[in-house]
Amino acid sequence: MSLKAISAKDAASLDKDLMDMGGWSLDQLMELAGLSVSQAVWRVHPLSSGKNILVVCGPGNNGGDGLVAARHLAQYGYKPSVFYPKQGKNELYQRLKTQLENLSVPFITDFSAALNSTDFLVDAIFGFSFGGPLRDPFGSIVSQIESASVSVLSVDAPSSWDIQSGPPKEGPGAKFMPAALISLTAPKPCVKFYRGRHFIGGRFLSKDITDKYGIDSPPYPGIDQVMEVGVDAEGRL
Ligand SMILES: NC(=O)C1=CN([C@@H]2O[C@H](COP(=O)(O)OP(=O)(O)OC[C@H]3O[C@@H](n4cnc5c(N)ncnc54)[C@H](O)[C@@H]3O)[C@@H](O)[C@H]2O)[C@@H](O)CC1
Ligand SMILES: [K+]
Repeated sequence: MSLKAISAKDAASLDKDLMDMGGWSLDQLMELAGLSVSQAVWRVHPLSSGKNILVVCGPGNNGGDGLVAARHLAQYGYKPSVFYPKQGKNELYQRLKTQLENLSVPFITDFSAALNSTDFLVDAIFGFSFGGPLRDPFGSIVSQIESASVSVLSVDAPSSWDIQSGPPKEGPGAKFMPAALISLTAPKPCVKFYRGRHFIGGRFLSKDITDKYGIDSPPYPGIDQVMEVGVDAEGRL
């Protein structure tokens, strides 16, 4: 089976359908998305590889996925910390933050120090609503991540990549190639530029949605919330 990529526009409209007609709440979608992110981390960077995980969260729902993933990682026995420079203001992000504070997950402020002392990094900065060029402070953050030696898993898209056309030609992100990527619900077009371990997550689709958007429900194994998939040059799985 080859799964086609879904455009940013369709990804946003799919989210809307899930919540408007599918009976889903954003909380539920974000919880399942974040859970799948945490399982992909477990696959790529098991506890034995080092407990310190730095989760870098952006201001939107991609960042929300990171907050959820950080909570599951703490429950698994990792030592996550969160860098959340532009904190989402709405009530959901506030509750996710409270849940992390109650698990004593630190919200760090010195990004460079954290970057140098972590064992692994989750890039939950931007997903399908990214539109370049990078506004402060994210240019410097992405530059530091792409030149750091630490292994990175990116959520939904490597942050700074254009969702359609992939990495920027120059500047922050031009050399960014995370070790792993998890696509939520379906790969985005930029996946054709991606080279690394690729996972699909977001095990909550129904036939009406997969038919409408021409995507297939990935054959997730057993009770797993993620599935590792290859991707060919056309971005087909
Ligand atoms: N597809 C799905 O079913 C689900 C998607 N979720 C996540 O939601 C993400 C999309 O969330 P959003 O639509 O909130 O968008 P993003 O989280 O991708 O980014 C939006 C935020 O980034 C800022 N931004 C955009 N371009 C920027 C630039 N060039 N410089 C600086 N800031 C910039 C925007 O102001 C906005 O605050 C997906 O990628 C995925 O990770 C999940 O939370 C829920 C389930
Ligand atoms: K990302």
